[in-house]
Amino acid sequence: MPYSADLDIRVTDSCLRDGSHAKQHQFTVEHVRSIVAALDEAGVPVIEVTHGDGLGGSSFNYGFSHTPEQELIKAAVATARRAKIAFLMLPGVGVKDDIREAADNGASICRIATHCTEADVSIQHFGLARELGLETVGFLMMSHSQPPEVLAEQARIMADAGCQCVYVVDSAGALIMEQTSDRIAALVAELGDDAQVGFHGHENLGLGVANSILAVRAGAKQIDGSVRRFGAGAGNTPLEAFAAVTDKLGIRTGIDTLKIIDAAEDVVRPIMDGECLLDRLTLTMGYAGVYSSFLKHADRQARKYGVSGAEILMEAGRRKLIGGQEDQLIEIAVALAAKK
Ligand SMILES: C[C@H](O)CC(=O)C(=O)O
Ligand SMILES: [Mn+2]
Repeated sequence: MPYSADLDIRVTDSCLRDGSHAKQHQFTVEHVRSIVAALDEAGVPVIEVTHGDGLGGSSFNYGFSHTPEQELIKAAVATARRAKIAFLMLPGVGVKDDIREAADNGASICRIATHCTEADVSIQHFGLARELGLETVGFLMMSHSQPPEVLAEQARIMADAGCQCVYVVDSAGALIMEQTSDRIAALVAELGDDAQVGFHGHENLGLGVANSILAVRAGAKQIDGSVRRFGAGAGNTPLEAFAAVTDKLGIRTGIDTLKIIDAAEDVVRPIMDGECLLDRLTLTMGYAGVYSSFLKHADRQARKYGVSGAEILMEAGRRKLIGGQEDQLIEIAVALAAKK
């Protein structure tokens, strides 16, 4: 099992990867060292570190990193005493050599993300990761957009390729309660003992913690969160709140609730450019089912063309845009400006 037998679930903190979107990819080695040290001390078992859009994400399309992500991974590995360091990669944004380099730099968990109907593009990457002796996790992004049975079929493709835990990823923060547990239950039924099931939430409808608890009750064994919600859109499931709630419910995560509360306030908050807020734009993302990583891009185009960011996002939801289609936000903004 990829987690200790005396724990009920294994938690991964994503603030040094999903939070990269909110930080516009400006993490430094110092930021990584201080956050990893604090999370490690609080007992967080897995910490994910990468550009927000995964290995190779530093680019004109997604935004350039302040510090090369492989340097950040090295710093995280050197700092962590107990926690494992994970990285994310999206096939086509990163390539197999990026996985090899992250493994050489000491990361031990490889997370491969695809749109939730495109799992087949991950097959060779899971194969390579397993050959390299990495633990594997698969991300089915934008999982709100497909019914449970479709997600289960896609999860089967990942598991057969060597993925050890397939995540339902609520990229848009659009899943509501049973919509989460029904999806998790379908994957658990499909995968049985072949792979675990995980859940990655976003706060765009304010349901990160509730959805994560329902995911656990439906059989999820791995849950993502980010300290201080530091993530794309309105942020991720707040890890310190999740730790407090799981403590009270008797779900064992191994995280020290008071230490993670202190880490959120004293270490992570000062590194954030601002709080990840549930405001007009982020709530619109959850309501319209829009990829959380689009927030900064949509906001930038709204300001540039003098149009409403919320209208851009509503149209992005109507068009069912997925990650990689950031350029269409520009097209939408131009069209809205022309209408004015
Ligand atoms: C690349 C994305 O940011 C992955 C993710 O965290 C999500 O879809 O949510
Ligand atoms: Mn995310």
